[in-house]
Amino acid sequence: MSSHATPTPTDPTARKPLTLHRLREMHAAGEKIAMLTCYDSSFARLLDDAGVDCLLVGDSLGMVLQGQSSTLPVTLEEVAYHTRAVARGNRSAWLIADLPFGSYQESKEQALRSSVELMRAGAQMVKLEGGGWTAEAVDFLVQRGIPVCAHLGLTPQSVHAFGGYRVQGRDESGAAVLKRHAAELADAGAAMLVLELVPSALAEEVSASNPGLMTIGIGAGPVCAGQVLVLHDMLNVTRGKLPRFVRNFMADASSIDEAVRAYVRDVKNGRFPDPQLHTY
Ligand SMILES: Nc1nc(=O)c2c([nH]1)NC[C@@H]1CN(c3ccc(C(=O)N[C@@H](CCC(=O)O)C(=O)O)cc3)CN21
Ligand SMILES: CC(C)C(=O)C(=O)O
Ligand SMILES: [Mg+2]
Repeated sequence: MSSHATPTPTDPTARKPLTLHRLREMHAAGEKIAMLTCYDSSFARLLDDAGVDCLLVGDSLGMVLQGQSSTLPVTLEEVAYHTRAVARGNRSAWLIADLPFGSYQESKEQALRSSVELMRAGAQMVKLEGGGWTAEAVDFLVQRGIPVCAHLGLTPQSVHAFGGYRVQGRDESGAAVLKRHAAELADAGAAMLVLELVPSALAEEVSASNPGLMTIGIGAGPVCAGQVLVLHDMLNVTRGKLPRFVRNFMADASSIDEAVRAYVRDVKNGRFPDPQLHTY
């Protein structure tokens, strides 16, 4: 090739990098947010090209990549390592990283130190699990310029306290507590909230009561601002029994790319999740 080759023209169809501002505009306009977990550079590029809005470097990597039986053994260094890899492959998706077990529970200062590691690795937002007790750390991070995603319902880092991966907020008092926690986290400045394994009606109520908070459901019904699944689950890579809220998008696809595009399409047009199949 000549040394005077014209520079590659910028692809006019290429997506502009998503920002928190843009995600809020999408949410305000009623466009659903499609999120998937992602742990490496190759999948980051594939998911980004397929139109996935948000990539989550989840601590589920302990289970799907490392073969652990819970997310508890995952370290901050491990999440940072995978975040660096995903950041290199990603061009335009919004990049979120999980604060793993033990990296934020001690104090708001510890939460900041751990978040700084993940932001340095390329995250644009950090996610932490838990109710009202996390509001202080959420406020501390948000004040310091770190966007935060909260996570309520089944919070897997508390699996031993819950006694299993069970639906949360089924009874009236549990639902009331979850609603209060969501309001406290919204008030502390959380921009997003993952709702995991909660009854659809409860997720719908939380979404309606906190219009500024982007609720992302996983086993929480269709009436959320967006949806998330573990990548290996929706690609039918995970062995063993899957939670009911998972759809195998490879079943009707002839490639991984096609399966991911079908996921984005079905989240956007409201066909996933199906209230008959994937909800509680
Ligand atoms: N691969 C993978 N996918 C996930 O979605 C996931 C992880 N790992 N690791 C962390 C947590 C654990 N999760 C789980 C695990 C099991 C169920 C499960 O078996 N749920 C039952 C219903 C339980 C009930 O009715 O109370 C189900 O059939 O969905 C749900 C979520 C979700 N997260
Ligand atoms: C499933 C999502 C919400 C998560 O926290 C993870 O993958 O770790
Ligand atoms: Mg997680």
